[in-house]
Amino acid sequence: MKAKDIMSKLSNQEKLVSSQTNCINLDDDIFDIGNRDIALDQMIYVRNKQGELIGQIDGGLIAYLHTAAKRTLLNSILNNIEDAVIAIDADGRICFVNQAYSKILGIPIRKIIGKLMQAIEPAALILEILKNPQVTVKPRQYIESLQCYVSVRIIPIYENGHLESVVSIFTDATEIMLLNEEVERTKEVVAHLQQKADASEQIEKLGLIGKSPAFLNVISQAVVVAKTKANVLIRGENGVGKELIAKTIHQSSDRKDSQLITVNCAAIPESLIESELFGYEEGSFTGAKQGGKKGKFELASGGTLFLDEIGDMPLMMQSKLLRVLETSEIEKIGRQGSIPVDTRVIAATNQPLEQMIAQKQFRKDLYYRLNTVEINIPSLRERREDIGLLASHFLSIYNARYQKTLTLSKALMQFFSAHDWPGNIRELQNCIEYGVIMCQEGALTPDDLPKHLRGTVETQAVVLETAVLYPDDLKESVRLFEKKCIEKALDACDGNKTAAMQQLGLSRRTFYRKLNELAISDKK
Ligand SMILES: Nc1ncnc2c1ncn2[C@@H]1O[C@H](COP(=O)(O)OP(=O)(O)OP(=O)(O)O)[C@@H](O)[C@H]1O
Repeated sequence: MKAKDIMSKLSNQEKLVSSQTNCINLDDDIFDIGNRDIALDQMIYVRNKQGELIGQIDGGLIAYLHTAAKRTLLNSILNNIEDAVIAIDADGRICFVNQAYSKILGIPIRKIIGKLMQAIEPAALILEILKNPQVTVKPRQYIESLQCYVSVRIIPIYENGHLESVVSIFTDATEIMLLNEEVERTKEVVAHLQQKADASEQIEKLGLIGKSPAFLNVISQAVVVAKTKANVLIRGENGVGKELIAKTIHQSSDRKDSQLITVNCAAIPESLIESELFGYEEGSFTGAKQGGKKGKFELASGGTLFLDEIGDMPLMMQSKLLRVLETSEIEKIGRQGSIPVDTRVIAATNQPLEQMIAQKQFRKDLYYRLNTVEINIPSLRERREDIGLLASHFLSIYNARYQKTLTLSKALMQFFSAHDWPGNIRELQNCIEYGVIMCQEGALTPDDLPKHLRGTVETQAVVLETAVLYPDDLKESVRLFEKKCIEKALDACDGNKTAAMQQLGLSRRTFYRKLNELAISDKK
């Protein structure tokens, strides 16, 4: 397009004053430049006689003119766009709003103009930009007075180097926000389903038994943490399945094709634990193997090292372990310099580490290093729903091993449901193996259980019996129950009081006081 054509669109009062190389001075030589081609990307700055910028034109004939003559045009443009526009002056007073803004707010423009923004929306972002002027774009902003989410663009406007006003342009983002929220919710559902699917896959793959929410929650945690590099501390009573959960984490991680190495910290003598974990070089001490030895950390590099019974790790080794966790390097005995390792550490314990820290038996810094994520496995008492499933699972394993076709009697299942299981799943497993070995055919009953458990079968029966005798008198039920327990212990120990008090776990003083209070006759 020719410059003159562009200029013919401008009003006569508007002068073009050349102040930059690509600017045109209308006064100077309109004919000379009139036939000049203006490239599409060429910008012409329009200035008035005082040299103030009054607009700009590009080769595509888009004119932004800020003169009084164009103000009406600008107003009508701004009032016909869907976006809400508001401008405040340097004091925060609203000096312009368009129709869209007034429509959203439900207040006529004349009632908004002149009001202080501080009074309408004290937390408005536009006020912050007034204090700290910079072009700001926020795709998601909640506007209290408009009660909607908007995507907002705020522009500070300067005149002669002074901040004159701040303009804010909002686009309603409520719909986008709702859509985003929906997408987020869907993502969460998908992640949850994926987690459940991963958990079920691992349950099946590793032959894990359990359907209780508490157990499924543990598996989900294991599957989630497996995808990260975090160190994990598994806690739970003896025999709850800590090692099995460590296996689950390893198997669900991208390290599954490398080794999972288990070290039982309680089983290694203190003098050997360093060489076990870090290895040694040939000839580093008397008795050292030819060619040296790789430590468990090195062997598990790329894979996972499971440190079971971490509470039993000697203090001196705890600081060495901490260093390895911090630097990912090991120092082999008898070797100069360290070796980098990429070993994920999972630790487990049934000990009260917090108490051990207070007693200076366990290092606090190591504790924090190890339990980036902590997984607590509930005891079998806390997930009784799983007892039946586990019992049937172990029965089929031992039936197959000992070539039997035994079943579980109702009486045995009743006992299992009421038993406390201090040894948890391992105790249940041993109990079923013992029963399968002892029972020849038919159904396993409480009589097929190991002797120490048969005692508790009787105790359970006594509890039931006394509760039936004195259903409304707890004190009397407890008295009678204590009496029966002591008499049974005396019977079992042929009247030997020392043996009976030991079996009951009572001190001599308490034992004799109880004999007296409960009027237990001294048969021997
Ligand atoms: N959910 C389960 N399904 C099937 N078997 C299980 C389950 N949990 C544990 N077991 C079995 O119970 C026994 C004890 O489990 P595990 O050795 O993992 O427990 P632990 O907590 O590490 O024991 P400890 O405290 O003695 O180190 C193992 O034989 C294991 O296979």
